[in-house]
Amino acid sequence: MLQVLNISFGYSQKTTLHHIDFSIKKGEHACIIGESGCGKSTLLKAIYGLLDLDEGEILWQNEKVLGPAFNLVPGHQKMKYLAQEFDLMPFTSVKENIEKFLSRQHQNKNNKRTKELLEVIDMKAFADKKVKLLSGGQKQRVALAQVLAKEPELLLLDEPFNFIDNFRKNKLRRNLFTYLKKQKISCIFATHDSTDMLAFSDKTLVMKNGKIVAENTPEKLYDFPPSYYVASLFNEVNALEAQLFGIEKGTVLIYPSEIKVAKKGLKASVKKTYFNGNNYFIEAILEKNEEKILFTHQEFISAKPSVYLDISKELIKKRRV
Ligand SMILES: Nc1ncnc2c1ncn2[C@@H]1O[C@H](COP(=O)(O)OP(=O)(O)OP(=O)(O)O)[C@@H](O)[C@H]1O
Repeated sequence: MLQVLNISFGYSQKTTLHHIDFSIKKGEHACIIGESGCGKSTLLKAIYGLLDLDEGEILWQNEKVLGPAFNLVPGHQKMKYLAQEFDLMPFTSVKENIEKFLSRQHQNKNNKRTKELLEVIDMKAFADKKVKLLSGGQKQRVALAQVLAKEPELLLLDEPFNFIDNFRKNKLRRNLFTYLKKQKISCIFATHDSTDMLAFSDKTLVMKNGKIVAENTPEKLYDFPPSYYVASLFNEVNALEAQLFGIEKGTVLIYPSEIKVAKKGLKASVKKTYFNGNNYFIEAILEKNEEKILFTHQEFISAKPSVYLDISKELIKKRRV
């Protein structure tokens, strides 16, 4: 349904997107993740038709998406794009801000749709409140309802939860992605936050310096990260010398939660222990190569000469890069 075919784009001389190639099926949710400045927003803008590409093409239902040089009205009709900055009508109510974006239809149907969207963004209680009186996170939720109002076939969201606190974010993400699946709306969203990607994307595109460096389901990327960069997007990760495990070359990527304190294993001295809620996060130094190692443990460990750390053989085998 959406095909991004080997596209490249630069704002000036410098190329920002390099030979990007992927596709999205109807109802599929894809996440674009990567460090700041890697080109996530630029890719979303290109898909929406806001940029004239230097190379390649984008097809929506097998028809070419035209850039501004060939299209007077910016943005593809069947898509909706929510940028990082959003523009609401401050002096009207939340309800009116949403209704303005509904297609002209029967008043009863409009009322039902507005109610449904207020539920998705969890703002029923704020329906009559003026937008200028809302917090940044509440405004972001109204902006989300606006892009949903027009029933797009493809939704493009740029950091859609960045103003929303963690408490509300969890519920909002569940509501939003359940609604999108129910309506079979495809979605591509850009984020820095791995928790957005883990639970809510069918596939993840990892970007670095304008290129897609990995593409897979979040589970596969977490379990078999192809590089330190990919693993580090999920969590802090140890890049351990393969030689520590008797392997001649390479690095082994191990998440702190995968290391167990045991009776034997890699000898390390604990430097610092941080309380982490349901466990402790511990920094230690490996005796063998004097490198830092991070692990989690159920109990507090005081700084002391040595603990033994065990990492399973299967993990070592599958995490070698
Ligand atoms: N309008 C523009 N003109 C010139 N350069 C731009 C423009 N917009 C973005 N860039 C540059 O293109 C590169 C990619 O920017 P982009 O906003 O796509 O990255 P991003 O991954 O979305 O970053 P962030 O996560 O910080 O939003 C950056 O080097 C940025 O400075």
